[in-house]
Amino acid sequence: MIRFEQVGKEYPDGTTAVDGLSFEVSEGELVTLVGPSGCGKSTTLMMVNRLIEPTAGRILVAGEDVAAVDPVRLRRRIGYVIQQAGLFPHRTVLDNTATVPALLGWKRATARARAAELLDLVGLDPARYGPRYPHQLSGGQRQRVGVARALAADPPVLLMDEPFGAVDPVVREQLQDEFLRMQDTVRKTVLLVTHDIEEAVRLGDRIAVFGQGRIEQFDTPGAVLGSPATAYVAGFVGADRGLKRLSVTTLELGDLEQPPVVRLDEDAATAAGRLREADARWAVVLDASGDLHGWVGLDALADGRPVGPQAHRMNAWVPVGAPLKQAFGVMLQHDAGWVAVLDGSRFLGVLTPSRLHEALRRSVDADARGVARGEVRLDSVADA
Ligand SMILES: Nc1ncnc2c1ncn2[C@@H]1O[C@H](COP(=O)(O)OP(=O)(O)OP(=O)(O)O)[C@@H](O)[C@H]1O
Repeated sequence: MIRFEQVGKEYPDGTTAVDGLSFEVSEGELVTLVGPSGCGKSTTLMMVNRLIEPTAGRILVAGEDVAAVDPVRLRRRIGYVIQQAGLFPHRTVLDNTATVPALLGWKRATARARAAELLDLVGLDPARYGPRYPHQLSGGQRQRVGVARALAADPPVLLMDEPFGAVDPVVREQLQDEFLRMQDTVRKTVLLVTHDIEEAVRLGDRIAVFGQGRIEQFDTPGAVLGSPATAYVAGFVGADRGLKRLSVTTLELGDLEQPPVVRLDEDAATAAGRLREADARWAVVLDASGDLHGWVGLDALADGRPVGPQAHRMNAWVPVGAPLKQAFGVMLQHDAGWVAVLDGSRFLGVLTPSRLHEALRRSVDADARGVARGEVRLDSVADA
């Protein structure tokens, strides 16, 4: 969808901002460009919509060399979001959002209806916020309007330059989550510039790690964190890349352990028998409707009473498909040696610290073998 072919940019004063850049972004893919200040990320982005002209190579969008497209027409097909949102101060939020449709000659009512729809999509009630002016919004709300405005004419491509950079960390994370949810629906082809590796990892389907004017590594977040291509990348992603990897690796069925399961209303002898058979010291306890209740130890069942009074309540659980980081967080929060993994309310198994470690290893191995995330089970890794 977006293709860079040997693109270079040398500014008139002789600064080489970008040199011999070649990479491709697929349709519907979100690629983050990350790197330290001054490494050429913004220059790269702005060459796509011709705010900056390359001095070497070419850039294709949907197969068309952008140099051959009229810049104004080009920019109407490419959404652009910048830090601080860049809204027109003297126009209402609704009119700001309707800017591009209006430029495209849409009927005023249609453009405004579309703008209202987009404000809704980014979580702003159009009736409440539409009539306001930008200075009457919080920083986070302004960023949302910036995103809504960029999406208003439904452009296939979205360029975002530090779109969440101007807000505090809490709002930032919230905006990132909302953006990811929205991207799930709209599936734009997105190039997003950030200097924050956490953000790059969180948002990107793939990440381009920039050194001075060139890409040092272009790969999935898991691969960049799991096997940095160069010492520079390893340094940039940080010594805690193992920890960061927890947030990009999701739980799979094959990661789970299957301890014995007993029912709350079961008698102790049957339950204890099941534990002994499995050579287990404890079992997961489910209630009469099969929902997670907690756990019970083998010792507590020794006096032959029903499971119920002996069982401990424990509400440590995560949904299947959750990131390992979430599972680890719940484990720590409950000071527990395991967390239950549920599909809806159905109990699937438990994740233990050693299985968590194995899951991390699995994902490192999978990325090293070039397998996409989410396609590998523990058993297939053991076979490999
Ligand atoms: N108009 C210009 N004239 C000369 N040099 C420039 C110009 N614009 C940018 N540069 C230089 O080009 C290099 C790349 O700049 P660019 O803005 O692309 O970096 P960046 O990675 O986006 O940085 P930041 O994260 O700080 O925004 C820098 O060394 C910068 O000083």
